[in-house]
Amino acid sequence: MKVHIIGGGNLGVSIALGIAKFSKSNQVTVTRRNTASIQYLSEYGITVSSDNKHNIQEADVVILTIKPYQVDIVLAEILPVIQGKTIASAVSGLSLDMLQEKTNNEYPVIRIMPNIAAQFGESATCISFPEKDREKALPIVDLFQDLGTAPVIDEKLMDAATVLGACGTAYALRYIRASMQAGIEIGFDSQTALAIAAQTVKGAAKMLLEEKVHPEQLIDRVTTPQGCTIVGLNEMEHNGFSSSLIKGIKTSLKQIKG
Ligand SMILES: NC(=O)C1=CN([C@@H]2O[C@H](COP(=O)(O)OP(=O)(O)OC[C@H]3O[C@@H](n4cnc5c(N)ncnc54)[C@H](OP(=O)(O)O)[C@@H]3O)[C@@H](O)[C@H]2O)C=CC1
Ligand SMILES: O=C(O)[C@@H]1CCC=N1
Repeated sequence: MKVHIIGGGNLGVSIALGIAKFSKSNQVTVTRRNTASIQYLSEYGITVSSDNKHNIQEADVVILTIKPYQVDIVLAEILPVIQGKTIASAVSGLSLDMLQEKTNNEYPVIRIMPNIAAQFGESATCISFPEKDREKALPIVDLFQDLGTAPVIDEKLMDAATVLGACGTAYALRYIRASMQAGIEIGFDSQTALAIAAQTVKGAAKMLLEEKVHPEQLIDRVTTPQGCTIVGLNEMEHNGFSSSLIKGIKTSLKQIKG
């Protein structure tokens, strides 16, 4: 498949690198206006251009990884030269209805919500599409399965998926940073604290994904009665650990919904 990514910023580059590394049969072009910082992508076989229309007529899918306010400008530029091509949008808050309206209902449209771990083949990419575009959408689902997981979800949940699956990367990293800060306070140098905290999160996530159990079942295996884990966990909960995460996630969702 030939993939044309418009918006070579944080997300666009992650997807491009993910495809280059984990879905090698596909060819990728990435565009942005100032390409100096992404020229290195050519070392991975990725074509880089400041012209959004470069190679676009050969593309099988055009992926939009631009900010919401850049969509109209980019569509005005590319629509005249991509008749009938599939458009996959990772733009947060842009519904399929809005995208169809902006593209005059003339293009197959797909909504994708990856995260920046696509670069490491570990994105949780939620996808939705109108039933009429299923045939065009399935190869895109396959593509994102190469970059991690790619569940097809009801479009009503795409904003929620943005928060849980895309913003979630930042929340998880903040947990790791806080653990690292604590690790330094209790005696580790920062690099060792980071390495231990990150591997511990990776191990916890791997157990959950492989055993397919509720987190509390694994927590039960760690919390020795009268031990040090349960007192720490309870102290965190007294200080609003779960509650602050839930509130933060709901605040992020409100921001998307406007
Ligand atoms: N970052 C993330 O983790 C995630 C982001 N998203 C969504 O992806 C979109 C992009 O986010 P993010 O990557 O963080 O943002 P960035 O600002 O990092 O990337 C946007 C890119 O678009 C480029 N751009 C702007 N205007 C144009 C144009 N007219 N033609 C071509 N390229 C253009 C910019 O480069 P230049 O100025 O050089 O043109 C910039 O590199 C947003 O809608 C966001 O909500 C979704 C999920 C995760
Ligand atoms: O912060 C944002 O708005 C984007 C959308 C999801 C992740 N980053």
